Amino acid sequence: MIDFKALAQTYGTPLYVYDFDKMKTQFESLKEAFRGRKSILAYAVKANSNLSVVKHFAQLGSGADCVSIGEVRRALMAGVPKYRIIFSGVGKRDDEIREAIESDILYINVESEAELGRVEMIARELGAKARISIRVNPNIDPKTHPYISTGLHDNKFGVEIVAAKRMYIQAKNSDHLDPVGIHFHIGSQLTELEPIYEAAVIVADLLRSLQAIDIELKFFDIGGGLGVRYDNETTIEPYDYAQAILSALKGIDVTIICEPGRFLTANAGYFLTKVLYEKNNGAKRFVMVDGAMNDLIRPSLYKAYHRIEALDKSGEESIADVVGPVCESGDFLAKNYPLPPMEHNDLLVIHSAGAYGFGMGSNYNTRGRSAEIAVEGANVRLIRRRENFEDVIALEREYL
Ligand SMILES: Cc1ncc(COP(=O)(O)O)c(C=O)c1O
Ligand SMILES: N[C@@H](CCCC[NH3+])C(=O)O
Repeated sequence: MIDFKALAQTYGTPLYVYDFDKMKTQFESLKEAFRGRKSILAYAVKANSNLSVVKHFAQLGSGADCVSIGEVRRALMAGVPKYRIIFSGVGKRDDEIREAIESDILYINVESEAELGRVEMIARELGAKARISIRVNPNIDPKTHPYISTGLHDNKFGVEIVAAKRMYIQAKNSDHLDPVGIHFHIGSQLTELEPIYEAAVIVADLLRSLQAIDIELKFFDIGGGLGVRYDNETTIEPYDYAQAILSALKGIDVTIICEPGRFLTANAGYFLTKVLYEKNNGAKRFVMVDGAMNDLIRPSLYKAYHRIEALDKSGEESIADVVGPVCESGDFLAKNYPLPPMEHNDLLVIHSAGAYGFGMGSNYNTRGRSAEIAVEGANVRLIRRRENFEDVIALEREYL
């Protein structure tokens, strides 16, 4: 049990707390599901990119799925071996492509025909042969929030099957491209297996048709997306997930790459915030807290639900909006949430905040970002100190 009260006292609030043991359990449960098959789990760094978190997964044998050269650098710094690093992302700059090729990572995941052309040109300039995979958009509805759907033709990600095939042929015939993988990722917070299976079947069929023209790929990259329980969602069991992929891949010998983000970190993270005041305008009860949308934007952006625990509080519950100090009506951590009467300095624990929490934070309203803490067994470590005013303005130049 994590002593949230003691952590809040020692490190102040708002505060992110990560349970490293829980992250490990999640990692191992997914690894176990693919046991006996050649596979790489490549942690999706964007979910929680703190160097200590990435290092924790690296030490468990994880690779890294990165979507900027900054994330590639983070992964390398955290000790992820270069041969387990993948660089995806729908719009890569030339300098990012160049650095990725020079860093000799596992492969660049190409997301358009135009981008394939840039990768080839830059590899030629470098006198290199760039390892690539192609992100296929299978046009499958992942049945998740529209902002985090990525596998429909309405979404900007990947290329359609016909284009992908053309691109593989171009790559195969190039002296500067080495096609080694195929990739799909249809969305995040997936709670139904069927769309993943359907996408895997489509992409596996493409793989077979490539084999038929002598294009042999080593890696079948199934992206991330496994959903977690924020409230009472049904979730996909790792074993069923692995079996679905394996059945789509029947008869094909490839290394499976999986890029989980949320599954590994969401429920291992907590956001601690203190009550500032209560306010009731007759029509509505508001609980004002010191954490805000600049710390945790998911409720504002997706109307996402996060369970809230009022620590050591009892008394009759009534409905309240939990709101932050930011000057936006959209600044809330919860709407119409049942809470007991709250007083100044009472502590709220916002659950499931370990993925897309701190990383989506900002300095809006000149608010320094929270500190981050890692808990591992009895060991507690500060893994990012709280930002102060000087940090927030550090890069600005004086206006003369
Ligand atoms: C290519 C790719 N891989 C992996 C992920 C990780 O997703 P999730 O956190 O849902 O597992 C994402 C984000 O959706 C992604 O775009
Ligand atoms: N930021 C989203 C997930 C995005 C996944 C990345 N493609 C969330 O908080 O749920």
